[in-house]
Amino acid sequence: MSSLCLPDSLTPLLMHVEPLLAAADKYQLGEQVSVDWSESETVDIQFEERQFSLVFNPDGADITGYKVLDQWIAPYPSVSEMQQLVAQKPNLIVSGLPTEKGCIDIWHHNGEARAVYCHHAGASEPQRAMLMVALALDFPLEDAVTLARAHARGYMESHMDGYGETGWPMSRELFPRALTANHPEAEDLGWTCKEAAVEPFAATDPAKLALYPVVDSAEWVERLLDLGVATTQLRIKDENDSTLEAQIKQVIAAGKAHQAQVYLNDHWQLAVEHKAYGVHLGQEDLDTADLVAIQQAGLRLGLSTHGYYEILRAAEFSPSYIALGHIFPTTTKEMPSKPQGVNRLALYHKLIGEAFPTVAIGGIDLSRAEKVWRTGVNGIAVVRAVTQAEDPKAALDDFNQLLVRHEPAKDATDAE
Ligand SMILES: Cc1ncc(COP(=O)(O)OP(=O)(O)O)c(N)n1
Ligand SMILES: Cc1nc(C(=O)O)sc1CCOP(=O)(O)O
Ligand SMILES: [Mg+2]
Repeated sequence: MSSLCLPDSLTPLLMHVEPLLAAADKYQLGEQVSVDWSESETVDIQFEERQFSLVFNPDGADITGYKVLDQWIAPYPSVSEMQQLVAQKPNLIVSGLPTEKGCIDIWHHNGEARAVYCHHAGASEPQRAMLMVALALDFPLEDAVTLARAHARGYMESHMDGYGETGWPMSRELFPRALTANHPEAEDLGWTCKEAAVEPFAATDPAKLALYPVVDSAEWVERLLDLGVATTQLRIKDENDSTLEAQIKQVIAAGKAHQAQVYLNDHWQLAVEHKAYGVHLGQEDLDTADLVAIQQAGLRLGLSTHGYYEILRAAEFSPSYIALGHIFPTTTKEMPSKPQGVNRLALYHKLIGEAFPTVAIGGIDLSRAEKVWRTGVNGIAVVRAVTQAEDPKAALDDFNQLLVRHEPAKDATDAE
């Protein structure tokens, strides 16, 4: 349970806040949020163990909490000026800054500025309402900003032609694009990117994804391939493992012999050198890995994501699949983010649609697999459910029985 306390001046936003909370409730996107009134001029968001505030366009005085600038008077500041400012100010959110062809939202992330960009800003009150609601539902800031823009656009569309989304934004067209080097307007906008632009990655076979065990030795990879697994990943986290390169060569050869999709986690240089089938990288790796070298070598690329913004950012690199995690609590890895749950997973899968194959990961065992599979994801990645199974072969058989796509029942009139 959390509470969202609004100052009197924001009372008109209630007509936007309440339908959004109802939609979040309907799709079970988070804990319940109660709406209250704030004594101060700030929006106060309170969870059991912490609280923070939000203030729109404060004049001068330093406040604790997020400071949102969303009212702009020409001449507008430049994008590069705002990028630098936000990089220095962790609590500053630049919202809907007008640009020549559209608008940009900028926020702070680990010492730098991140942004989403789109051509039509949408309506400002729904945008503010979604920002507050998403934060009160405990979405991370980058997802709250992204959702706010999508909702502002959906609201505007629905009011222009009577269609569109007044509820929770779902369709890809409403969402802004993450601003990366792959965006054709990044340079003209004056946005500085650390990464290089990259062409789309080679395709992976989604039909071979269904069960995707992630294991920590070449011995495990070979054992799984012998048991008929079609996609697997070697994930060795010990940088000092003296057998690393030998194991990598072993799994690449085994994968080729079995015509299987064997991904390597992290070690993209060795993957390129030894011509692996594919590489799996996390979000932080995107800042350092040479994606162009991986793409030009013809390797497939899987990317980890943990929410709306990371999905939009991953999509910009046109990877071979997008992993969505972590769905349930896991003990395999310490996670900085919260478990997403199946309902958010379903929305993420819908957002990605047919654009890229999707893989769900994190805390998935046989008892949870069916619910996850029903969201429509193309693959389910598991560590413990296979490596800690008493009988791994039986575990694979059980998963394989479950992870089958049934064709929709044919109407009798289709028969002839
Ligand atoms: C299929 C799949 N999804 C996600 C991950 C996690 O990758 P990453 O974020 O790089 O974290 P580490 O695995 O390196 O700890 C994965 N490995 N596979
Ligand atoms: C390696 C990994 N990456 C995750 C992510 O969310 O990015 S979750 C995860 C561990 C998954 O292990 P298990 O199936 O044992 O819960
Ligand atoms: Mg990794």
